[in-house]
Amino acid sequence: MKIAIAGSGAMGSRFGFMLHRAGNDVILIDKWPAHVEAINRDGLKGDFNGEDFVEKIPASFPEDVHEHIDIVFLFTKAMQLDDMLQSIQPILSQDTQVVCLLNGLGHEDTVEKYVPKKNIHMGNTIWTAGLVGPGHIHLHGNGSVELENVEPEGEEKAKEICQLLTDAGLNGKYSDNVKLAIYRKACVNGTMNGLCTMLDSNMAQLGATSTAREMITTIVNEFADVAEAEGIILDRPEVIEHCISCTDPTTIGEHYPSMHQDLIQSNRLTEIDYINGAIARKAEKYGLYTPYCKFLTELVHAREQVLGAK
Ligand SMILES: NC(=O)C1=CN([C@@H]2O[C@H](COP(=O)(O)OP(=O)(O)OC[C@H]3O[C@@H](n4cnc5c(N)ncnc54)[C@H](OP(=O)(O)O)[C@@H]3O)[C@@H](O)[C@H]2O)C=CC1
Ligand SMILES: CC(C)(CO)C(=O)C(=O)O
Repeated sequence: MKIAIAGSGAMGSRFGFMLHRAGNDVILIDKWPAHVEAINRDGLKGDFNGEDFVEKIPASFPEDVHEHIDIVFLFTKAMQLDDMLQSIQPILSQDTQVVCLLNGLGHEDTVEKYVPKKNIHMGNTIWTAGLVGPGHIHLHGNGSVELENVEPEGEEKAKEICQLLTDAGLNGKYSDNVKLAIYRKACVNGTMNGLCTMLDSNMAQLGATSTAREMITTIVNEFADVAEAEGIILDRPEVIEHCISCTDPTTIGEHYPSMHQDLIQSNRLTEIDYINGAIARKAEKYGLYTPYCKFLTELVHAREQVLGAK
């Protein structure tokens, strides 16, 4: 079985590394020349829960892949997804299974433009990863993946993919309500990512502020209002506590969310339009009021401009 990771930054490299280490035939696809060249020259380097590793995995630009691919894991940033899907069109055959685990909302619509619905699996993950430099990643902590087929006929394949992930130590879990799971994870990103980026803090530092609970509660309620307009009912108190639990310094509180890594640490544009921005846009459509999400989106964009992010 041939597995491709389309978008092999921090998370794509984590998945590629763990799947390859478990004995799978994996190729890392990316458009960043220095990264692809470093991986092919020196191997994918990193530290995995404190232990250094070098994994010899092939890396390639999308246009240089010509093999038949059985499963593609999409791991671009949200704003790169459409472009990556266009670039990998030649390697998507009638039976290539495509798994989308990006943070944020609305990616199904993008994937459906390029992949038959029967081959699409949507999900999310609480694994984390950091990119230290070209060909070099930092992997710490534990996580899992939840996913579900978009069409009923994809269920068997979705379960096979979960098993593949579990066999590689990535803890794949089949979900029978992935839309709810995606919204629940979007609440974590909608609270942690934008707020930590604006505060220049990690999640534990955010959690230690006197206004954290109120801000998190208001944002989760805005997400839940929009989800409800789409027929998805979030258990609001449970989701609020779940978001607050991310700030625990004894678990993942020391993590700087990927949006902080992008803007503050790497001066790159953020995924805010696919998280709080998506909620603000949907709210307008449904006649709802989501001022915290709208304001946070505007603030993050303003910060991108002040910093001249690219
Ligand atoms: N990092 C994390 O801990 C987590 C991330 N996620 C989600 O996973 C998805 C992927 O995120 P993540 O792996 O963090 O993204 P990264 O920023 O590490 O990588 C995404 C892409 O960005 C480009 N890129 C990154 N750094 C550079 C650079 N210095 N120079 C040039 N190009 C660069 C590459 O794309 P290109 O081919 O265009 O060059 C790369 O494939 C996102 O939706 C994210 O929200 C979810 C959970 C946790
Ligand atoms: C780890 C977590 C949940 C923090 O918000 C994340 O998804 C990210 O860093 O983007």
